[in-house]
Amino acid sequence: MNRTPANAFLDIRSVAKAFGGNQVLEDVSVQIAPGEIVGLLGPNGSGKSTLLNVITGFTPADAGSVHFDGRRIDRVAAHRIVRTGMARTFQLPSMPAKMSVMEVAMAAATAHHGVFDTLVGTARARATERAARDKAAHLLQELLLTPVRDLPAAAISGGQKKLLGIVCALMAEPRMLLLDEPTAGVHPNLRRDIVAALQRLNAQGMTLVIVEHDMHFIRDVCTRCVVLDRGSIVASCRPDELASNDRVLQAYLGTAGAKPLATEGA
Ligand SMILES: Nc1ncnc2c1ncn2[C@@H]1O[C@H](COP(=O)(O)OP(=O)(O)OP(=O)(O)O)[C@@H](O)[C@H]1O
Repeated sequence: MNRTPANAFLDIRSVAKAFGGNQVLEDVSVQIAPGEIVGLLGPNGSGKSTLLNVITGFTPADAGSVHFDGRRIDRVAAHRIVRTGMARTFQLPSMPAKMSVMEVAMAAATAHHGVFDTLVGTARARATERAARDKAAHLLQELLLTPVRDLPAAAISGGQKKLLGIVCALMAEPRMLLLDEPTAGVHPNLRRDIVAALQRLNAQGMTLVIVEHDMHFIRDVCTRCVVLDRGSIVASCRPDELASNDRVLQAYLGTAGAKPLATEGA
């Protein structure tokens, strides 16, 4: 069954993208309502990260449009899109070698003072820095990174880097957060913490779009799933409807009704 919300917060209309002769996205339309947690699924190479890149301004679409909170954003630069209230994380976050976890989080703050304030060390500069430090400390605590806050960011574990990526995205105080494989390669204990953190954020009103392969995670977290196959949307349904959706089975297994999808990611 296809489910499309009437009140779109994020509205992706007929987006297409090719790299050379490789048509990676074709006529992709997705609407996401405020407060949803949407899982973006699909086999490897089906175009999920490319769609995330198009939405967040990192990759220009060849055709179609993207609207966020009533405003067209597909021609807006990535750093400006963040200011409209949308932030993202990356599949493989890379961290600067010489900055601590705390410094990386603080550097992601979007409120900055001018060069004069910085050079002279004005009260305004000090207040902005204090606010960024307080916000970073709070988010590091929420995402369980307080014990490593003074370590070099490049030295923390892969799972902790994913959490730090979420902290950095949250420093911009987004209303919508897009996450690219937040639990890939993450230990099950940490995975539980990520699930809890995302559910807390959603309870506070944040809309989430999550690219993920782990079906347990999808079932635990998502309110709806959108499935891509070879660059086209083939399903929009609840997580518990995935296993009986022929288009989804076809996408993952190459054949309908062969094997329950519930075994994916087990
Ligand atoms: N910058 C690029 N230049 C050329 N081809 C690209 C580029 N980015 C992505 N592609 C191609 O687009 C296709 C879709 O890639 P994409 O990363 O969007 O898939 P995905 O669904 O996120 O895959 P995965 O689950 O493996 O991460 C792949 O064939 C990939 O090689």
